[in-house]
Parts: sequence; structure tokens; C-alpha cells
Amino acid sequence: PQCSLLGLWQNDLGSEMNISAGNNAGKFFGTYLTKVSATHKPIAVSPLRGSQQMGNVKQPTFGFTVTWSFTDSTTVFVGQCFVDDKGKETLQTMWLLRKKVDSIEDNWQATLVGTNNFTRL
Ligand SMILES: O=C(O)CCCC[C@@H]1SC[C@H]2[C@@H]1NC(=O)N2C(=O)OCc1ccccc1
Repeated sequence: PQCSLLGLWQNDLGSEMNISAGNNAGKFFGTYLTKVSATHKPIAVSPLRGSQQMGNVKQPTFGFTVTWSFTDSTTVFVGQCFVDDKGKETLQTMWLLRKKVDSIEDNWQATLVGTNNFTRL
């Protein structure tokens, strides 16, 4: 079974992602609800947009951007969808979180990196 990104996913932090629509050019969009915060702002659902490799790719690679609705940060995820021999899908991803800093002197400390594995909810 080909890995389709469409649907509800949860990652190892408990964050939830809903890929609600995609087109046959590989573009998709959806929403992201993070469950972790280093800020004191209330967490809210945020939009995501991305694209994935299409064609007869069984385990496509993809990337997407989350433009956070409750902070001035942006996160980009990149990864690949894998299907095990029982048909169970996982998304293995890494992300770069760019937080907004007040001055270029702080630019050096503005990007965090992380890994996330998603399974279907
Ligand atoms: O959920 C996942 O799967 C991956 C983790 C994504 C966390 C998101 S990135 C934007 C927002 C959320 N948590 C957080 O601290 N954010 C944020 O904007 O933090 C900015 C910040 C970071 C460190 C220190 C101060 C502010």
C-alpha cells in the first residue's frame, strides 16, 4: 500500500497533524496542533502547507512548513513515509524551528532542530 499523507497523524511528542487535502501535483495542506511549548502563549492550531514526491513512489519523501498561529516562529519538516510489512505507516521526520529573535546579534541562537516520528491516529 502506498503511503498517503492524507489523514490524522500523531507524533512522539503527542502533537497532532491533520493533512486534509492534496492535489495530484503532490501539494498538500492541513493543520498542526503542537503539544509542546517553550513559550507562555496558549497553544493554538496552526496551518501547514507542503509537497510530496508523486508518481509510483511507494514511500514518498515530503516537506512542509508550519506557520505558527500563536508565536512568530516557523517550522519546516522534512521526511519520508514508510510502510512496514503489516502495512503500518510511519512518517520519519526532522524539523528546523526558527524562532523570531529581536536582533541580528541573537540570530546565532534562533534555530532549533528536532526529530519526530508520526503514526496514524
Ligand atoms: O510539536 C512538534 O512536533 C515539534 C515541536 C514544535 C513546537 C512548536 S514550534 C512553535 C511553537 C511550538 N512550541 C514552541 O515552543 N514554539 C515556539 O514558537 O517556541 C519559540 C521558542 C523556542 C524556544 C525558546 C523560546 C521561544
